Amino acid sequence: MDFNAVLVLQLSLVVISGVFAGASYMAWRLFGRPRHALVWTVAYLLAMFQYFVNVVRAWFPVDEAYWLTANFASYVLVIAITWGHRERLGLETRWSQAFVVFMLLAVTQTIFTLLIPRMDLRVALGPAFVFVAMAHISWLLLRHGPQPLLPQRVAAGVHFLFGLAQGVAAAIALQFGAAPSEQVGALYNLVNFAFMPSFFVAIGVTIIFLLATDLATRLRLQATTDQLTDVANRRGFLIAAGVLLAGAQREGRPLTLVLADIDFFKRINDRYGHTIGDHVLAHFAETLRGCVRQQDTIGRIGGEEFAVIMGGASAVDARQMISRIRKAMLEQPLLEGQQRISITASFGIAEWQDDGSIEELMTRADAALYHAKDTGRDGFTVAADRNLPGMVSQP
Ligand SMILES: Nc1nc2c(ncn2[C@@H]2O[C@H](COP(=O)(O)OP(=O)(O)OP(=O)(O)O)[C@@H](O)[C@H]2O)c(=O)[nH]1
Repeated sequence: MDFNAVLVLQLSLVVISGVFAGASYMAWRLFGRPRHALVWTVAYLLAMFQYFVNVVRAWFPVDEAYWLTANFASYVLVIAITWGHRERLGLETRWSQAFVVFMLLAVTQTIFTLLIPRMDLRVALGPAFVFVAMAHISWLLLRHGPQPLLPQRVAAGVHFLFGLAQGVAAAIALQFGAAPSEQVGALYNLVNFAFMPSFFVAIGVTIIFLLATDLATRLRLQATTDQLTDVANRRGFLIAAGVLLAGAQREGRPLTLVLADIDFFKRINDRYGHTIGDHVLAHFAETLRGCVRQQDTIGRIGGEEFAVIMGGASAVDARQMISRIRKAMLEQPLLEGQQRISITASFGIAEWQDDGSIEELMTRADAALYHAKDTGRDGFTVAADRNLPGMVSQP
């Protein structure tokens, strides 16, 4: 590769870095300002700077000045990329840690460039650090996060391959000695120029893809969550219930639906106002959350109507859960200033039966709930077997 080809490559990397800086910045502006998007914007601006320094190498009065500037910029860039990943995964990173890593690299690089000039070590240090940083990022992407989503796994693979290519480049650089032979130099250039630009682009794409996937996940969660109580909304609840029903059908396990409706909620609104009414709903959801098992799903399926779907649980388990809820409602009423706002609720239980749909389960639980309301509230009713006459059986 002659000088001009290298120059053109470096120039195109300046432009590519600019594109990724712009894309990360737009993701920051448009996707709810996640901090890691801003960190990645800074990282790609640094990448622009680093590749620009490569383009104007001839402008430096001494080559050592170019070498140190380009390397220092690349260390900060790699630290920023790593920082962005850690931030995205909710892992704490301290400025002091990043600073110590940078200083160690900068001092080592300065020693092997100026004080004890060693061609092999000064060239190998940068790629070796990239290898370690990329392996760290891949490991983080596979180990952390809400769930190892496909884009996260792909990003882990791309970062690892980039790191691997850099690790090979570092190993080749270590064979340089005082000055690389023509063969070793050519091999180094091949690894560096064949893999580095393509993987650099691939990493940028996966980063933008991670930002977009995070947004999609957040929007999906928002679309299925009730803002007031933070439990699933009707839509989210029906999706979760459908998944549990499919599991129950597959494995022949029981499945039970409980509907819960706060008694005389209109009076709460009329007496204390709509805002306190909202607090009561949120408090009731919190009470439910404290009484269900981890695998159960709670949903707010109407104004003051909630539902709990319990996979692997029978009507007997549901009754026990309802006793826990009623006990908690009694013992932990909502406190609004000096006021204790006590509420009661009525419950309808329906156990899933072979071939029944979610709609049918809802209808049976609803009938049981209305029976509980009709017979005095503050209690529960179990829906009758669907093959028996009558809608409900007494508790
Ligand atoms: N504060 C508040 N009130 C709501 C919300 N959604 C529905 N409501 C109110 O909930 C009340 C429900 O009243 P009703 O359906 O008559 O039921 P109820 O008063 O609980 O009586 P029973 O269910 O028969 O015990 C209505 O006054 C609605 O305005 C909400 O998001 N916030």
